[in-house]
Amino acid sequence: MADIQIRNLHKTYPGSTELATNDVSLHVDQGEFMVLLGPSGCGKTTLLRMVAGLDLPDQGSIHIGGRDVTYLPPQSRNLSMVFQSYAVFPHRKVRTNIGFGLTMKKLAKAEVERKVAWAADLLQLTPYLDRYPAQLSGGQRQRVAVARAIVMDADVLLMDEPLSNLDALLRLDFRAELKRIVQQLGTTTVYVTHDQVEAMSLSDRVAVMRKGQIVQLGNPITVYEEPAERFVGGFIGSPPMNFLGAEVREGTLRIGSQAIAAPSFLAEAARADSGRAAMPVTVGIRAENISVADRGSEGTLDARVDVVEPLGHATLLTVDLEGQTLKVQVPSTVRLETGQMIGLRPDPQALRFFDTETQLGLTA
Ligand SMILES: Nc1ncnc2c1ncn2[C@@H]1O[C@H](COP(=O)(O)OP(=O)(O)OP(=O)(O)O)[C@@H](O)[C@H]1O
Repeated sequence: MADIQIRNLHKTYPGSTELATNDVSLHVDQGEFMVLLGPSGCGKTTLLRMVAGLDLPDQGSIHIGGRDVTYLPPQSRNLSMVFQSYAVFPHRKVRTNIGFGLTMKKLAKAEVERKVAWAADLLQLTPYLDRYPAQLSGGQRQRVAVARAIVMDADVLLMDEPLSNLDALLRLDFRAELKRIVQQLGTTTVYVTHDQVEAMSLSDRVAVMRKGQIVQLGNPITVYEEPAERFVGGFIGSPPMNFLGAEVREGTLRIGSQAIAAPSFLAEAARADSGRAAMPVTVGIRAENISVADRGSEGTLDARVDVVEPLGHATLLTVDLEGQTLKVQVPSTVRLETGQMIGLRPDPQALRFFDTETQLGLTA
């Protein structure tokens, strides 16, 4: 086990003018499970490839366990990798596939066999050791790739979308399995995904990336509940956070022609900004933090139900609030009709605020 210290990494690919990573710094603690999360093209894979030694940065440094590995080849970094295409050797049996790296390291045959048996047991592959990859399911093949990585006893495990080739159900199963294994091993892990659910469920901390930069780093619940900027709230969560245009005026939060109480820090900020009668803000609120209440009661906003989607465990509403659309999640016992006018009560504690111009979070 070792920590990873990434400092000020810059990378531009030849022929490109855009920075694939733009001054990225990140410390991954020893034994930590760090997820790099972000939309396609944000630089996650580039960052992982530089940690792996598959790409070199233009500037910056990478230390693993205190050792400067920035320009060392992959095999000198004591790490193992699982990448998207699971790249198991088709003409070799599962046991040979799993033991491949150990055999290359010239470990004694008995030692290779012992470790292969251990990894196969951990990944529930023991019954398949004498099969060829073509005789396995997608999930089993993926497990072979993981087994091959973990037998190496590396300091660091790097994974790039390792579940991307699996169908939804297999993904769910294997996600839990992966979490169990990595917790058991305690290996420092960096895991790339664009799937926010995977990031939430697996990570100790998540680094959310956008356009080559880390825009928020924190434990997944904090990132979900306290997005540092609008982009993060809109990327994480299903449905994503709702955003409403609003104004802070005379201690209230005005949304269209309606008003609810503004939190005191915002009311004060608006008062201090005396040059303007009202301060525009973007309000963020998650679907599950809005309840349906009697129209006209304290703290409620009138809205019209546009779509009712029963999900089984809950019902998802699409509502119209004076021309602004939002999603509301209510218990499945709440019966509502399309076109019905309802009162919405956002939980005041769950309201988030963003600067309308910069899109950055506003906090007390
Ligand atoms: N070999 C390459 N040559 C030129 N540009 C590249 C190369 N690889 C990546 N890029 C560019 O660098 C940027 C970051 O790409 P990267 O693959 O790191 O993103 P990503 O977040 O991993 O995306 P995805 O989720 O789609 O894999 C993108 O703009 C991409 O087009």
